[in-house]
Amino acid sequence: MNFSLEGKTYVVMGVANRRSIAWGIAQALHDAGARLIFTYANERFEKPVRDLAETLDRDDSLFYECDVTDDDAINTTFENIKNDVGVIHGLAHCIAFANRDELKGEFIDTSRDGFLLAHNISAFSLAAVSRAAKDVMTEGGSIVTLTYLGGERVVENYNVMGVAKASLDATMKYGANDLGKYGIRVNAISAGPIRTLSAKGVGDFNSILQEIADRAPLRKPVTQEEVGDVAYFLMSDLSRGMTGEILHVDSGYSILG
Ligand SMILES: CCCCCCc1ccc(Oc2ccc(Oc3cccc(O)n3)cc2)c(O)c1
Repeated sequence: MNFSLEGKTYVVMGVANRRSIAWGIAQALHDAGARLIFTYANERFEKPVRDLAETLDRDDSLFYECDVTDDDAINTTFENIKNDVGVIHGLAHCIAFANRDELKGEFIDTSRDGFLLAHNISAFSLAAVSRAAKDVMTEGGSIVTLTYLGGERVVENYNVMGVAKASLDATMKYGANDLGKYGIRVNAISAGPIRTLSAKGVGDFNSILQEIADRAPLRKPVTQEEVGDVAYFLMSDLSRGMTGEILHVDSGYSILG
């Protein structure tokens, strides 16, 4: 069995800059031979994404805007992708958002709007893009989303994003149940803390990095490349027997009490 991704096309949603986990995933899939399609939230992200893709050693990438809070935008994006490439073999969903002022202090102070916004972007969007992508994954495929330990148990300051990640995890599992009969697998990578643009929005990030260095079994934070390699595994036939799973790529931190 061949575990190369040559001749396969994957959508990567959520590259913001070179520190993005999504960029680590894109590089790993590219290095395995995949053709990449990048989507970005709005025109502010188009240039950074195109500039990053230009550093790859093949220039076969495609680019589409996609605001995941807009169902028409999602449908248009995936119709355009279907028209342009015909078939895709997987999708990396690396999208989340919550109001910065609700990622610190007490969770019970979360506003109704802030709660709904976090769930809209960080959880429902997986269901919405999976439904649209299904019609382009006519040869089966693999969907991977990014989650975090704070959705499984309380991590101080993670607050409403933790509740949204709990919803994302269940969304992944229910999606796995629906899509398995179409040959589409759905899994999540629970990544340890990495210093990304998004991480800047979470209160007291530095102390959790120190905690990882002190206590995680591997005594070091994970990197975008390490997450990218597991995404490659989940996109490849090596993981053909797995769906509905959460793989922790976190230096072992999640096994601690
Ligand atoms: C206290 C927990 C420390 C470890 C947090 C690890 C982590 C880092 C980044 C994560 O991704 C996001 C994505 C969006 C997000 O919302 C943001 C980010 C920046 C600005 C803003 O207004 N909202 C917060 C975290 C994430 O889900 C998890």
